[in-house]
Amino acid sequence: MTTQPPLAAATTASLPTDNAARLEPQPTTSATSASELASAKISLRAALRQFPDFPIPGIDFIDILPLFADHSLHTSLIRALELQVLALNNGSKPDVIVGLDARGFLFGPSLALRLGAGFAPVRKRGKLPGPTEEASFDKEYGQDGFQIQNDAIKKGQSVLVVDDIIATGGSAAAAGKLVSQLGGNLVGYLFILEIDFLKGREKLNAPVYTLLKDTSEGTA
Ligand SMILES: O=P(O)(O)OC[C@H]1O[C@H](OP(=O)(O)OP(=O)(O)O)[C@H](O)[C@@H]1O
Ligand SMILES: Nc1ncnc2[nH]cnc12
Ligand SMILES: [Mg+2]
Repeated sequence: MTTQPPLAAATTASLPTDNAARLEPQPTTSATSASELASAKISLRAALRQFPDFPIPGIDFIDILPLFADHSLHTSLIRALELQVLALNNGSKPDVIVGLDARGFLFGPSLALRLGAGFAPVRKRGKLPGPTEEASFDKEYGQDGFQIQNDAIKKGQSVLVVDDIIATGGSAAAAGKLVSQLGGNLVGYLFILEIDFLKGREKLNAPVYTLLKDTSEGTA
């Protein structure tokens, strides 16, 4: 993991003074959104933890769970993801967010609610009832299999795949394949963190967006 950049002063927007205004979504200019996003990224990065040799020797495991333990960080995370999506495709929103079992379930539904999108889970093999599509894949520390229910996505719906981390890209590529098998229009992938040296994005055939990058070289 790279050295953390120094903390920047958080941006403060002036607060609305009446209750009605407080309940409405507050309009933001792209400049204030960019500044809010940059500020959130600094706090989010600072909260990540690293555990060497987990779950197997040689893997530097990056733990994203502190982002959910603290209410303020959790709020910043969901807002940063929302801002990242709104910055794509001139603000057009996907019809469906597809989240990957298990850590993609921690924030995929919250993001879908914010965006007014549906949420569909891609689950590890053997967890979903009814007709499903299946794909096997290799990931940084093993092999696995994903499934999606056949009616989770309607033909032509725009789909954004979200997950916590992209390492080798095996998990995300398998999920993208399932979306395409159902006739979904895969508009991109969104991750909290990309482990750069593993070059996972090269396996993906739609635009890749990440809030944070781990640019350390790794030991493998
Ligand atoms: O890019 P890759 O090499 O495929 O690795 C990334 C995937 O590995 C982890 O999931 P994992 O299945 O290990 O655990 P989880 O069930 O806790 O999400 C992580 O949450 C990503 O989904
Ligand atoms: N190094 C890593 N840390 C956390 N989750 C991962 N998933 C795949 N590689 C990972
Ligand atoms: Mg996962």
